[in-house]
Amino acid sequence: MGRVDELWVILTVVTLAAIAGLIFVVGLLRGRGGQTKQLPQERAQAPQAPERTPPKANTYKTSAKIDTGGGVGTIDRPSTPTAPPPAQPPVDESAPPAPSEPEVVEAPPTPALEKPESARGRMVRLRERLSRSNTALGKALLSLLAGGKLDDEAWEDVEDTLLQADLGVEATTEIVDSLKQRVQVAGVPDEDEVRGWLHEELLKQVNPTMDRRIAATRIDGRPAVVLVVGVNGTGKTTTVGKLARVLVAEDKDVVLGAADTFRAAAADQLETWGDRVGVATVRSDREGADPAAVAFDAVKGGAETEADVVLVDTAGRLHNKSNLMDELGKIKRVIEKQSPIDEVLLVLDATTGQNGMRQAEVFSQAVDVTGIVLTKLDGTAKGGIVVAVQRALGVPVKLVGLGEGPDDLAPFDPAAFVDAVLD
Ligand SMILES: Nc1nc2c(ncn2[C@@H]2O[C@H](COP(=O)(O)OP(=O)(O)OP(=O)(O)O)[C@@H](O)[C@H]2O)c(=O)[nH]1
Repeated sequence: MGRVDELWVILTVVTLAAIAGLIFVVGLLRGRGGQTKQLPQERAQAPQAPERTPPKANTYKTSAKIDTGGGVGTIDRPSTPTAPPPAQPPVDESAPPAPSEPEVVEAPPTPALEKPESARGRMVRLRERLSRSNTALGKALLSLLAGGKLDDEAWEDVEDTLLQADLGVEATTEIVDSLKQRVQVAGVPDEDEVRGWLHEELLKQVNPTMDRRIAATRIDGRPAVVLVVGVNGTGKTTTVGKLARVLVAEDKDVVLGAADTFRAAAADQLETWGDRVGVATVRSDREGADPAAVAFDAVKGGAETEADVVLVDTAGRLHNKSNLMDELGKIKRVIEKQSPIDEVLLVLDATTGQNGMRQAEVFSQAVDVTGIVLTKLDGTAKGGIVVAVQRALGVPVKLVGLGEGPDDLAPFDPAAFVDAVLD
């Protein structure tokens, strides 16, 4: 082989070696680059992080807490259902893959705002319940008086019947005396005549001339303030909730104050009543918080939101009379630093009879009661308590509870009440 041929062989070998080395290096680089960069086509085929299921529209109500500035209460305003949240941003592809089973958070179903029944005519609707428990009184009186033989014994029976229905001694004596006079003049009556007399006598005792309106409209550019008091278990919180519904049905703007801080559940209970009809509740989240401070904040919140009326629920679980006086006195004084109190409603359980009467007297010494709410009249034959308590306190029964349903609170109507007793 000549020198030129040898040179060609060497050049060919070197060229081939250089090409092989280049191919090796390119191969290495490509192998690593596949892990750091993706080509568009490769990215399109790569497994995607599962898209998060967008939460459903927030259709349940939330309670936005607005600090009323008073330091204790927050006003829990039920918000109207909010707009759906904005669309999710594009998935960040460099993010680590999401878990394969994305968590789907189900929003609770929307509790639509309820439309409470109008207060007008409620007593007529509920009359049957009153009749069911109280017609015994009417029937007994009718059979005694129209029985034909009105001797002393018969009159004693009339008296006992009235007393058993909790009318009280004074009212009973007045009714019996008046009936005796009528018999003297008209002779022994027939049943229709007796019914007419009894209607007149009972109505007179129930006193239809008393003003039974509830202060629930703005006065001098501020909300009316209603304080609700009574022993625990009488139905106070329930009554505040039901009353809120009565007022909402009358298109009133209502604010609730949960000043029953003794029992944490009482504030929750009240808030639930409010939420159902879109009414805000001022409350403290702390059990045992100062009830006067919560009441103050509720009235302040009502003024700031230009409400028509603020209903303040209080605790009734008090150990003794002076304790009661102190607590209610303080609530009253603290509220009055910013607004007069327009109404103090005393809630009494009609089934407790004389015990209820004693409670009424104690409460009326602590605060100026302006109206009585008699609850559970559906469960007692002692409807006469209406008469007894009005006489004892000199204030009218303004509302009656006739069941556990949300709209089973009715403005007290004397004529409908007497009708129900005698039917
Ligand atoms: N049958 C009947 N039950 C009623 C009536 N009003 C209230 N209740 C029931 O009485 C019970 C007590 O009611 P609450 O409102 O919790 O009583 P409260 O006075 O606020 O009691 P505390 O919060 O413990 O002070 C509940 O089961 C009510 O449903 C009524 O008019 N008729």
